[in-house]
Amino acid sequence: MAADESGGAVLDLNKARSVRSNPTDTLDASTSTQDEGRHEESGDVALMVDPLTVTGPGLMERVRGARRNRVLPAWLRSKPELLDGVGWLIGYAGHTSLYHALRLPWYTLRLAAQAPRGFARFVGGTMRWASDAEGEAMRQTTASLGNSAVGEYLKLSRQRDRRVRWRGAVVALSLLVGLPGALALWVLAPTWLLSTAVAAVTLALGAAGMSTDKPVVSRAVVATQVERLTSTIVERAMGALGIAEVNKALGKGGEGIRFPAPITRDGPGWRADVDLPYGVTVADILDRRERLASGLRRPLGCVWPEPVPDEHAGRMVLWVGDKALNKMDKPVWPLAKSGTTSLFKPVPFGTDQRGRRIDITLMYDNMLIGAMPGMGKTFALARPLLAAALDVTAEMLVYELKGTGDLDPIGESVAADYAKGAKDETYEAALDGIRYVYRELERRADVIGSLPKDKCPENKVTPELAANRSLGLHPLVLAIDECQDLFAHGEFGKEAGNLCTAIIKRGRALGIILLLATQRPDKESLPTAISANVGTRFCLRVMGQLENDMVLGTSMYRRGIQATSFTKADKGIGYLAGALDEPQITRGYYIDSVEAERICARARKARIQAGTLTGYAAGEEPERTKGGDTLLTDILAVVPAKEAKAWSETVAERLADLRPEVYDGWGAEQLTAALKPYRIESVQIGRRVEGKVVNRRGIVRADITATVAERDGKRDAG
Ligand SMILES: Nc1ncnc2c1ncn2[C@@H]1O[C@H](COP(=O)(O)OP(=O)(O)OP(=O)(O)O)[C@@H](O)[C@H]1O
Repeated sequence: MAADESGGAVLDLNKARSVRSNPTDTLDASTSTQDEGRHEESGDVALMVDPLTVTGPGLMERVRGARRNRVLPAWLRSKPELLDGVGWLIGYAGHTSLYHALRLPWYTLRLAAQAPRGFARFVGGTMRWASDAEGEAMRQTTASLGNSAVGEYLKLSRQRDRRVRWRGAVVALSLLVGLPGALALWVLAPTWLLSTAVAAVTLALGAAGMSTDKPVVSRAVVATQVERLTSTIVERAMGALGIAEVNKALGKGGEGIRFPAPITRDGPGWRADVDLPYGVTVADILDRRERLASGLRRPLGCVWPEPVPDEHAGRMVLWVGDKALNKMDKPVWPLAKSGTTSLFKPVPFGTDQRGRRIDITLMYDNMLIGAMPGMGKTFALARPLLAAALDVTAEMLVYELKGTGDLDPIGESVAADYAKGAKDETYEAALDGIRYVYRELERRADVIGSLPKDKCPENKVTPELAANRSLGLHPLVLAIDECQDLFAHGEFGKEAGNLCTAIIKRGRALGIILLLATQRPDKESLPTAISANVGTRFCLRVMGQLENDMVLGTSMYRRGIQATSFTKADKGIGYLAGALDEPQITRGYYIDSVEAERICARARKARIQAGTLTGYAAGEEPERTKGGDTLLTDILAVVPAKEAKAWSETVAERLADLRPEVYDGWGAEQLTAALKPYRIESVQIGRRVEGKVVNRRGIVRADITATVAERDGKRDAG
């Protein structure tokens, strides 16, 4: 059947019957008539895309899932913020009081000088009041209107007479009481009362005689005018970004920009929660931070748009500080004057834009710091190192490959091993340190493995195990500043990279903490396996997306975490990832070398008392070959005693099989270079291959055994 010509639908009985027997079809049929265009054709069957009934979380679910606002405001929950606020209030009150106290004589003199004018004003004012002078103008106007306003004039006149009568009486009474009272005071009152009364009257008259354009009391503080952040200002700034979707939303008929929460004060600045128009992400805004700052008419360092964790990509928190972050007072490191640390607990690293403290926990973690030269890498590395110095149990190996001596206070006073300088000697020392830590890794794993389960239920170092000195599971901190110079080194780079990769992968549970700082975080200078396995990352200003993501982690740039947006003046300011749930803009505490020396002297004293000052800082000559035996003993392990000589390439292949994390990618040249420090030379070894003699460089096993024997003080190591 078909629809009739008038357009009325004729019921298809067969279809209707089948619909009755199949409720799903009913739904489809009803929707297709109700909501045309809101379904998708899938062959012949119309598919519903919008449900008929509203589904989703019920009332209880929504209520239970609702986010609760904090009972106490953030500034009341944060002790430093509260102390800061109270301190400011006391300072403000003190300054204002002192300012006015100093000027009090001058204020008094000026008021006294103005007293005659005040007296004249008082007398004039009283006379005008008693004679109802303020109504005079009205009465004049009514009188000028002539007969038409006679009634009105008479009414006003009567009112004036009434007023003058009782006001006159008040004045007369005041004079009658006041003058004899004043006379009595003059004659009878004690001097103090008289002088107080005269002073009070003079000052009151002086105040009455003051001209409004010349106030007697000057201002103790001049508030810097910071424009209040309002939705209009935010919209104005957003409209200036040149983003088509934003302009569409702000234009006529657009949905506008939404603010899911009121704009409030948040620390020393304003906070606006913004729902960006559909399709616009916080990363789009971050790309144009400079334009946003211009639109807000604020310096760039004041404007900090941020994505919101656990929210959609268009939810932005715009924090606009009263002062640029790099111009704010430098906060003092909380441990600068006193205190000790435990590396198992959080240690202070910096503050956020609002001045709230941000801590990092070093144990079970590693740290990577990356930045362009001169932005504050070494300072950033020094903070966790100083915190480690204040934990007397921590053994510290510090290598500063730049050579400026920025880490001297730490290295000289507390480090078990320390070397500095952009030279092969330092790189070699750093590699030795890495080898030592690698061997520690193996030893610690054995110790942990051999402990009874009840002592070590999670198979990792605990504060109790670390405190037991006989186990040797104390925190071990290995720090390398400008680590790119070591990892990219032709001779030592590969081994350093492989060992550090192993350390970073396995060291966390074993109490080993690796701290790396680099100004070239590309994959040639920092093995990707290392950067991929770091937990805490601090990225100061970098030039591009690649460096940003190498330091902070994959796709951070795309998510709007962009350390490229920092300027040259933002020294010590960076994104800290891994300390809180989400990356956070952090301004590191500033600790200069004088302060660092003071802290280290304190740490050294504590270590001497605890008996934990060892190695370099204790004046012991570092044993630079301490890690070398790994290579030699490994060679002995892969070249059996019956094989007197072996080609270097064969040995390298076998070493890579034995310990891929160390020797992967090694060839004959690498092996020869690695054996050089032991003065083991490669020799020409001829072998018959497919009937032909092939000559290649290789090693003589006896050379290795002799070196090992000499080192261990034995006659024969093989
Ligand atoms: N947290 C901070 N607050 C304020 N200023 C800082 C901070 N950290 C570093 N600076 C400033 O930045 C300057 C450079 O710091 P630092 O030497 O750590 O940089 P760097 O990145 O290690 O440099 P390079 O790449 O040359 O080694 C310091 O002299 C200091 O004045």
